[in-house]
Amino acid sequence: MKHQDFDWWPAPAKLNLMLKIVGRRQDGYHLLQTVFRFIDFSDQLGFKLRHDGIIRRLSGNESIVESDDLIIRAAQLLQRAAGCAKGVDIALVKNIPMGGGLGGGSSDAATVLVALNHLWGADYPIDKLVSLGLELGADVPVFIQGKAAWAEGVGEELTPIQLPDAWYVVLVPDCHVSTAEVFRDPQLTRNAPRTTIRDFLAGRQGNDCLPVVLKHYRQVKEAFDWLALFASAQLTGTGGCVFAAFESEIAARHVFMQVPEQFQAFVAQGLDYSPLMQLLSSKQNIGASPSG
Ligand SMILES: C[C@@](CO)(OP(=O)(O)O)[C@H](O)COP(=O)(O)OP(=O)(O)OC[C@H]1O[C@@H](n2ccc(N)nc2=O)[C@H](O)[C@@H]1O
Ligand SMILES: Nc1ncnc2c1ncn2[C@@H]1O[C@H](COP(=O)(O)OP(=O)(O)O)[C@@H](O)[C@H]1O
Repeated sequence: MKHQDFDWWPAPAKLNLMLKIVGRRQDGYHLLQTVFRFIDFSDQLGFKLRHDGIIRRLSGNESIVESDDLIIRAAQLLQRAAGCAKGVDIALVKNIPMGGGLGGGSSDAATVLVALNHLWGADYPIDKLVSLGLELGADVPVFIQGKAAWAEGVGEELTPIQLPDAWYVVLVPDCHVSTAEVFRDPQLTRNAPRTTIRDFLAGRQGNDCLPVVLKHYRQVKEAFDWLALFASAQLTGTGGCVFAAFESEIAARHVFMQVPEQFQAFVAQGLDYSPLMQLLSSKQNIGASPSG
């Protein structure tokens, strides 16, 4: 497998800058109000087209059975929906920790849908890709839309939002938090009063999953308590990653340098526009130019 034989596309991580649980749907899914922001910390997916219709994962995610991998499921879904005769070999460089609330699986799935829509020439409009993506996970639509967003419903009602420049220190506790378990917990707040974008921008933030996650996951509590010594610490999604925002890279790195060895950590810049969409636009512009 040679790196240069593949067409490489990014799958960025996200942070939930706030998360409220404001109700429940008939099917048991929880209704949220949340803010999604991308960060410049990404998985990389390489695509090599096949003419025999076969879809294969060549590398990455060895802990997940290939047929369960959202990457494979996304490619199969698009192939079926679009009646595409082509196949693909997919290589994955996995950087985003799994089950950390950073949305890596959903982002990988979104990148597969967006990239193969382009490479297979299916040319579905974004709205059609978003509805396919929602079949794979509640977080997939925002990664397809590619814009930082205020989200409602289960995360599919998206309003683009502009956020102040920020750098984040993200701590990765050594545990895997199950989204399903957090949402099953009887002590979870399920009827928070609805809030507004304006309240969020005025500083009313927080995450309704935090008390449940801190109670059950000692490693998350330790990370949260450590980060809270330096800044306002927050949980992303259902965790377990915790983060804090800083106005400059220098300020973020100053805290990052002091992170105790027991935690993995990284520094990342907040992005309002996903690198996936930037790449797609540049490919579409090249395709459209007279010399391209
Ligand atoms: C809550 C968020 C915020 O970003 O958490 P993270 O997963 O990113 O931490 C996401 O929307 C999560 O989306 P996603 O990770 O796709 O969740 P899924 O796999 O679809 O859900 C796993 C299980 O959690 C429960 N679930 C999930 C989302 C939701 N809004 N209500 C729920 O009750 C359901 O029981 C579902 O079967
Ligand atoms: N390509 C993939 N990358 C990551 N996780 C995947 C993938 N395909 C399936 N999964 C499953 O999705 C679960 C959630 O993963 P992930 O999206 O990384 O976390 P979170 O939803 O907490 O942000 C994983 O525990 C894993 O079992």
